[in-house]
Amino acid sequence: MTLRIAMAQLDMLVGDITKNTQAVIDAANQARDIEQADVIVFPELTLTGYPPEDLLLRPSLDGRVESALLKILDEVQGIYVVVGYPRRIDGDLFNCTGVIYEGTLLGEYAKQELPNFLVFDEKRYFSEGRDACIVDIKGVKFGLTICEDIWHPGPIAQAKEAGAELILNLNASPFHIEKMGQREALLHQRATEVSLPIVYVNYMGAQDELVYEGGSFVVNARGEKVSQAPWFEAGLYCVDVIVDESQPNKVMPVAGDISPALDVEASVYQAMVLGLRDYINKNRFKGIVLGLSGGIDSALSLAVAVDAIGADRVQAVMMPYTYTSSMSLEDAEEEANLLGVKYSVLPIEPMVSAFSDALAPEFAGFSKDTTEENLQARTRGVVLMAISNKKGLMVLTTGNKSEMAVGYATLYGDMVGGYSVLKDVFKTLVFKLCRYRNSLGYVIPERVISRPPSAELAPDQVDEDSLPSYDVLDEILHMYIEKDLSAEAILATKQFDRDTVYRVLRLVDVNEYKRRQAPTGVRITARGFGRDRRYPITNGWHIGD
Ligand SMILES: Nc1ncnc2c1ncn2[C@@H]1O[C@H](COP(=O)(O)OP(=O)(O)OC[C@H]2O[C@@H]([n+]3cccc(C(=O)O)c3)[C@H](O)[C@@H]2O)[C@@H](O)[C@H]1O
Ligand SMILES: Nc1ncnc2c1ncn2[C@@H]1O[C@H](COP(=O)(O)OP(=O)(O)OP(=O)(O)O)[C@@H](O)[C@H]1O
Ligand SMILES: NC(=O)CC[C@H](N)C(=O)O
Repeated sequence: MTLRIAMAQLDMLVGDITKNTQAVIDAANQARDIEQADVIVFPELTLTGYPPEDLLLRPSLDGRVESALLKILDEVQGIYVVVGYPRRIDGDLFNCTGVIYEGTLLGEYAKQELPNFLVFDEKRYFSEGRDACIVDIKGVKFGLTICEDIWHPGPIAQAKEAGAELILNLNASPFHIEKMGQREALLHQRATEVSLPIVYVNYMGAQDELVYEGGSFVVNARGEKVSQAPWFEAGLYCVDVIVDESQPNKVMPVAGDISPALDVEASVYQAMVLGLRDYINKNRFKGIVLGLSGGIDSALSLAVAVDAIGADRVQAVMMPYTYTSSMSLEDAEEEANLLGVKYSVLPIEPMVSAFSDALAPEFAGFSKDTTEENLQARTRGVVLMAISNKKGLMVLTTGNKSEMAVGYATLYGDMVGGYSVLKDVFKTLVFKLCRYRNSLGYVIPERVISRPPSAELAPDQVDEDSLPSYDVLDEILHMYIEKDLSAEAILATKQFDRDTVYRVLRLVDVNEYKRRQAPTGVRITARGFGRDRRYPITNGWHIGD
């Protein structure tokens, strides 16, 4: 006998239980009628989307979920539906998955391993389940697990003990660099521990800072990957399993298509595009406006914006001032032309002069400093926010992770905006991503990539006048922020200049207040500047420890 399992690698809108429920019903009907599937498996917390955060605390949650489940029980026939939802049992809320067939809830499992690290906060909401749940589907014993469960040996061993012959794992597993390989190694290990095949179903879509890249996959009882759904593409992807009592492994998944792994640049670029597209569309913005300086960050941000929502929904604004070079003006115009976006030039000189004149009495006796530089950045921020308000376009913030780490950005200036695609991307990776994007089609002028970055806030300024070279800076930042090394541990890794290391770490520490006010943006590492990293702003910790 053969059983066909449809992996519903879909997107759900967090909080829209009505729409998500309809999506479950439609996908189940499609899987039954078009794919001839026997079973359809959805990602974790299908009905609420993931993470629902404090929506889980709303008093109306329980009623909404009950109605949604009743609707699925009522309206889907002829296919086993494995769906995720939050459910309150005896006063406690659980992260559940249930198997529904012909109007009956055949079994329900509550997640046992609740992630409470990095971006995850599940212990704030859920109680831990304790028991395995095995459901018989056409003579095969399916064991249910949910996402983090599979990262630990316990739940799957318990399912095996309870008689499972195949494991279904429902996931909301967000992207970060190297995650694709980690999941594969993990499933290899888990499957071989219990000698059972595992069907791993993930979301495809983005939710605020999180991006789910799909790549749902199946491993056999030896832990070998036998099929893998595409990355960054939603859809129903089927796997057949042969059920043969005479074989040592009764349930054997049949080999299918395996989507090739993506390299770092390709996966990060696609994550940025998906993160931005879903943020703009799910929040119903008409489009995007951004300040185009002729520099590399805004050039890459523009390319991502166009790839995300199309050139006709993107406006670029060049706002030259005295220090803006003609090269920057030429490059910005060329970028806009290459990508086919609406391009405006709005000189800020008259606005900055008006501010300076008005402030002159207040500033009498003071010498020039960063105040004047910040005034330029803030004027540009005012202009962009005015265009945003008038036209319903969201301002795309362009600062990268290296700058956000050391506070190299102006509050209410170039930090304005609603969303950022670079906030978790170090500057050294920005260069590589530009080259990657140009390999798909030339959109970023070569000179923008090869010339030294400059904020152009003062005459002949280049970033590396005030910061160490980006190669050095990013290495130190990676070790401090992403690997949690102390200053002395960083100095022990190689020959860094001691003062530079201490200066960089100090800048990171004292600029927490800026990051706390920064817009959200795509997370591409396991330690982004969003929910991954929660440092107190006011603190007396010793720098660099
Ligand atoms: N702990 C704290 N909690 C809350 N607020 C705090 C604070 N400490 C300072 N502040 C406030 O923040 C202000 C200082 O921040 P802010 O006004 O932003 O200014 P600030 O950090 O002094 O200057 C901006 C820096 O970013 C560089 N920049 C600007 C623009 C673009 C680029 C680029 O290349 O991309 C680089 C620029 O060269 C300069 O070094 C203080 O005047 C104070 O009002
Ligand atoms: N002349 C300008 N016209 C339009 N926007 C500008 C201009 N200068 C700066 N900006 C905006 O402010 C952001 C910060 O720019 P800045 O040049 O200070 O730093 P950067 O980190 O080198 O960024 P970029 O590489 O994009 O220039 C830019 O990405 C851009 O969005
Ligand atoms: N939703 C979850 O349980 C996710 C946790 C898991 N470690 C992952 O990132 O894949």
